[in-house]
Amino acid sequence: MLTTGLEGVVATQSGISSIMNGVLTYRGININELAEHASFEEVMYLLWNDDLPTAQQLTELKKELAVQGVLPEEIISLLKSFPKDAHPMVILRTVISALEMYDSQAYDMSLEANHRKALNIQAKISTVVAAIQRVKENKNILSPKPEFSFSQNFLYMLNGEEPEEIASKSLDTALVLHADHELNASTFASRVTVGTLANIYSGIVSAIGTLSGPLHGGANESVMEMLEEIGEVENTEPYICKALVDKKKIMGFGHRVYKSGDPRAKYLKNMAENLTTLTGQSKFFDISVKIDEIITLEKGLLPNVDFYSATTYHSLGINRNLFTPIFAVSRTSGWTAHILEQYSNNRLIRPRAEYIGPQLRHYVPVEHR
Ligand SMILES: CC(=O)SCCNC(=O)CCNC(=O)[C@H](O)C(C)(C)COP(=O)(O)OP(=O)(O)OC[C@H]1O[C@@H](n2cnc3c(N)ncnc32)[C@H](O)[C@@H]1OP(=O)(O)O
Ligand SMILES: O=C([O-])CC(=O)C(=O)O
Repeated sequence: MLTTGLEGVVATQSGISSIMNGVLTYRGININELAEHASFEEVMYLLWNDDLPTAQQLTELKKELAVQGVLPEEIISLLKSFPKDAHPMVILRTVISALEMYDSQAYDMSLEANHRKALNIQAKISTVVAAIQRVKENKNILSPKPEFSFSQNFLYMLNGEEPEEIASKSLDTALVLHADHELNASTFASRVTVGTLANIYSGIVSAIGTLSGPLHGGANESVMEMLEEIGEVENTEPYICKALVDKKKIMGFGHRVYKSGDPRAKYLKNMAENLTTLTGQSKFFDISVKIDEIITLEKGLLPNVDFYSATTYHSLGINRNLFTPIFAVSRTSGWTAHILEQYSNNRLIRPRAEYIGPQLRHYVPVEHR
């Protein structure tokens, strides 16, 4: 029987991440262990190589990320040429597409070249997202420092100063939590794209476009918009009740696969709470908790990964239109792992559609229409 939105359809086999009985694992390791102990660099290595790195492999990976994180001059000029009000996701999609033209191995489809490109894109996407904000603020574009971790570097390249430990640690955990998620819409899009043997850049561009929608990664920005619209805790109940009466979806709630809660949400809620307590600005966290209570009670829906990531990023001083690009920075590790897996055992992805349109019609010349 046809299910809308391919709900419940198993479309491929994968050894990267799994969601079984509400438990999320990356390469067989429970997300709870990774969120509590792993760095984002360890997670990207795990996703690409099916194992955690040794100390030496980790050191080499960090070094390579910093080297490859430097943007070509042509890309910096391109970044400066965009309209200042363009959305960062649009700029990001365009810049990742352009990067292909400055990669001499873009069309080398060997396993080694594709692994190298995965690392290269992962390194550069962080610099690009930080640079998008810097260009908007007429500030110089910064490159990663070899002595910093990936998340320290992102915040450094964004703000121009060494981040506080709590900030880089929180971002690191958020990156770990967003890194991969089985056959979500953007990952599926990337696998369909590279299933034609299009190259890895095309796969990532498809994925970024797919992530941007508010039913997927774009929800984190929409959550922040909603929190800002609500403005004060006492406005929460009337705002949410009206939205429910108007049959509006409340961003950051519900999930296609998790029906008893997203295992990532509790970490983001804790981080949001800790960060807002530290900054002394708990208003948006308090509104979030109130929304959470109402939606759970009224709809039986639970927060997904996007809900508390909004207050987490906001407390880190990040503009809301960078929330989804940051999701893309993290998910690049998962997208590229899936792309490598797709190439390793590729068959064109081409399902069928059940035709429900009119039949047996005839062409009518334009003068008779
Ligand atoms: C990283 C991520 O992509 S996580 C998801 C991020 N997206 C969001 O947070 C957007 C808000 N949530 C949603 O739109 C949905 O829950 C999705 C897209 C995540 C999952 O969608 P689906 O599995 O297709 O569920 P669907 O949209 O069909 O919803 C089923 C029912 O629950 C309701 N529902 C689902 N989510 C919500 C919500 N957030 N607010 C209000 N009602 C909701 C729907 O209106 C529908 O009700 P109905 O049967 O009376 O028409
Ligand atoms: O799996 C999904 O459908 C959406 C999601 O939570 C993710 O991509 O992290």
